[in-house]
Amino acid sequence: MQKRLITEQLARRVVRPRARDTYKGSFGHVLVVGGNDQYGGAGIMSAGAAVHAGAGLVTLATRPVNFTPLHTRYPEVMAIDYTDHKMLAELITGATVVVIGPGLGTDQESAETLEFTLTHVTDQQTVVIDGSALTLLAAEKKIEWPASHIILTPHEMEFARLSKLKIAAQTPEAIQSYMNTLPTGTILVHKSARTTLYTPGSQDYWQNTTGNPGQATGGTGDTLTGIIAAFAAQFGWSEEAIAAAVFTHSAVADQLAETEYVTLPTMVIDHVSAYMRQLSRP
Ligand SMILES: NC(=O)C1=CN([C@@H]2O[C@H](COP(=O)(O)OP(=O)(O)OC[C@H]3O[C@@H](n4cnc5c(N)ncnc54)[C@H](OP(=O)(O)O)[C@@H]3O)[C@@H](O)[C@H]2O)[C@@H](O)CC1
Ligand SMILES: Nc1ncnc2c1ncn2[C@@H]1O[C@H](COP(=O)(O)OP(=O)(O)O)[C@@H](O)[C@H]1O
Ligand SMILES: [Mg+2]
Repeated sequence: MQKRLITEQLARRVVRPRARDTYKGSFGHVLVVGGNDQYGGAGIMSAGAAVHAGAGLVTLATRPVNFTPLHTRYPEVMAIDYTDHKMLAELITGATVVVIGPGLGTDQESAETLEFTLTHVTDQQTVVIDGSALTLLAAEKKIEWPASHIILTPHEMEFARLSKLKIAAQTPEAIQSYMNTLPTGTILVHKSARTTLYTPGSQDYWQNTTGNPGQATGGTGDTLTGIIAAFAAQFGWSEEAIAAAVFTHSAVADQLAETEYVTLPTMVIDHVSAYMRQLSRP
């Protein structure tokens, strides 16, 4: 396996200045499905990150208990109850990118929401599968993977559940062998202190060059899903766009780490737009 590095130069190729003749519809609609009664913050951070990273429209499908905190913190985000399947189906149809899993939980209602979402997405859409959705997919054999562009964002334990590879056995070669069993059109973001990206059939993998231990806080991965979704919604689904999102998420944290001991997910959300502006300058 050949290792390639995700650099600022790559991120600059993706994050270009916005064209003048545009409107919110030009930058995609991100739908985040997540945040149960216990993990509302995960859905809120994912949706908040998507807005701040430039998605034109963002909706959070969550439990109603999360509506008020969501709107207090991020009034730009629209909200629906994910148990309302008629509304959920409509929102999925209109979405450019669907994120499923941050804070979704693993009970019966979570599993039903996951199955409903995955059966309603089309092959034109991008689906980011994270957190509880990965844990459910690993456990419930009856849930089928959609024929969409898929981005998987497991941490090492979620990847272990999915691939049956123990954390110590997750070498680039072993991860690639597992990836070769998945459909083309899947990107794996294997999250760790040194996050790496894989695609089926590839001879090489990408390693991120940004990131610091100040990011070891609950919610950092939830925030990453929103940034990845916003990048896919604005810049299109490609390995380069997803790599740029991974780079940007941790580059913002690295800038914050110059003065902060912990780089909280909500701090990263607050600073991501300024960093993207920096990237887009000639
Ligand atoms: N504010 C909110 O609403 C938040 C909501 N959240 C939501 O919670 C849901 C559950 O997600 P989760 O990641 O917290 O739990 P789970 O899937 O059980 O994994 C943890 C287990 O894996 C192990 N482990 C080993 N290596 C690891 C690694 N590199 N990275 C991480 N873990 C590693 C670890 O080992 P240990 O720490 O015990 O040593 C432990 O045994 C999910 O939907 C998520 O979105 C969270 O984001 C937090 C903020
Ligand atoms: N020591 C570290 N150095 C760099 N990045 C880290 C470190 N620890 C965690 N991260 C990053 O934090 C995120 C953790 O993701 P995840 O465990 O899914 O968080 P959560 O589900 O709590 O939001 C990943 O993007 C990972 O790369
Ligand atoms: Mg996570």
